[in-house]
Amino acid sequence: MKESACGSPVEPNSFTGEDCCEFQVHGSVAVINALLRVLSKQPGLRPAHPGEFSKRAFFNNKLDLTQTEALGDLIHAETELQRQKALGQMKGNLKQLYTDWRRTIIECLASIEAYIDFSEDEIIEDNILNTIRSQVETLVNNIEKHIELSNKCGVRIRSGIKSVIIGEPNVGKSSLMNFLCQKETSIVTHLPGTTRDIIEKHLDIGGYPVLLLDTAGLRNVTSDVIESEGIERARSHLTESDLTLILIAFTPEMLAKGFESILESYLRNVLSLNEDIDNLLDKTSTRDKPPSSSQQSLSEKRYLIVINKIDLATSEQQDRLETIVKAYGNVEVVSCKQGTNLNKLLENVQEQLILLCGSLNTPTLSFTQSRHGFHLTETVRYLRRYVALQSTGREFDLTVAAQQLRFGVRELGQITGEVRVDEVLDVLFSQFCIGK
Ligand SMILES: Nc1nc2c(ncn2[C@@H]2O[C@H](COP(=O)(O)OP(=O)(O)OP(=O)(O)O)[C@@H](O)[C@H]2O)c(=O)[nH]1
Ligand SMILES: [Mg+2]
Repeated sequence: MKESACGSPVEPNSFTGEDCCEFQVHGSVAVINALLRVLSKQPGLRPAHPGEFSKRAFFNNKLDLTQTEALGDLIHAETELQRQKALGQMKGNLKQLYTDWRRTIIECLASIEAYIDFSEDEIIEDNILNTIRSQVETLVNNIEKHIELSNKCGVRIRSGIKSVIIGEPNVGKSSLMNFLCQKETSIVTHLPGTTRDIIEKHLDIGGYPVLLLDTAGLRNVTSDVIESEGIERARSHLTESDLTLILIAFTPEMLAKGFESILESYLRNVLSLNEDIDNLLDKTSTRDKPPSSSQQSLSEKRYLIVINKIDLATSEQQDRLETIVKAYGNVEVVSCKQGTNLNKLLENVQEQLILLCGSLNTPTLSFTQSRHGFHLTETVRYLRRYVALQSTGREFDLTVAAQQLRFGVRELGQITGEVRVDEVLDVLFSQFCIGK
């Protein structure tokens, strides 16, 4: 096998990096079985283990661990965003980032070695230790931002953006659920308190993976034990919701008493939401400008307020309400019963998803595996320890401090597989199906 300048093999150019032979046969079960029967009689031939091809590719330096994990994500991708994210990672975008960070620490270590060996000969610049410290601090900052972004976005992309529909009983939550699912997922009746348990559905909304939850209507007083358990569950899911769809039915008081004051009292008294209404209402209407795709400005949580049953308003009331809500980027006026403005609502849901996860065209550079988060957090811990030791003053032991950087290098290497940990490899490759 030939090797490239950096030591990685360039031939054979197969997926595994090994010589291989491929059979293209007719697809009938009988033909395939006959072929397998013949092959299994050949000495030294056996069926591949689960993940064996990927494992061989990894050991032949065709893939690093982040790329192998991306291959697993690609196999399981259900939405366009998941597919694009996995493809980017397979092409090595995370590998490059972590390799660059690792190299920065190794360079700092090399400078420390030089300082220890030559500082007395005064051929080393005086401020070299300060330069190293500021490089390490910058790295800590970058890794922390990456962890924060990934916690917000990467994990959402992998497991689905959690979107909870909440509101009083009978406002039309299940009707909205059924519209978004495009099927009769939840039971709808005229009786308040129809939905009691959580109804969950995985959806692909415009390429974004969404876990949509219909909940029991929230009310403060109920003598029904089952309903009050449902309300408890709804409230507990609400705390974990990324995109909350707050449903409220149209009432003429919205116009008479003012939309914001009615909404505020609904949030406080019915939903017991402690969110400040000024934070919750998006007054920089997203309709006027394209949503931001900047990676740093991704939201923690989003709210979309849906005023339902607008068919019960007169046309004059409808016009007035629609004029009022134009000032807000996250309020929609709809009728689930008559289908009014539901497509507009769907567009707004997609805008909220972009604000949560970034745009489809520029997927964020974030990790989706909690394993990466663990090693990156450990890396930050060691780098911070280095900075703390150096900050203690002139007496600090540079050899001990440098050891922290070495630990940091090791942690980063565990993400890409530079430092091979057999347990991690076994778990990883066993998740692939036979022969992948
Ligand atoms: N007029 C009108 N009625 C609607 C609209 N949307 C839903 N409804 C009706 O309102 C009633 C309650 O609808 P659901 O979707 O079950 O309401 P819900 O919020 O899920 O109710 P609970 O599960 O009891 O909390 C049903 O009779 C629906 O047909 C609407 O836009 N206009
Ligand atoms: Mg319901």
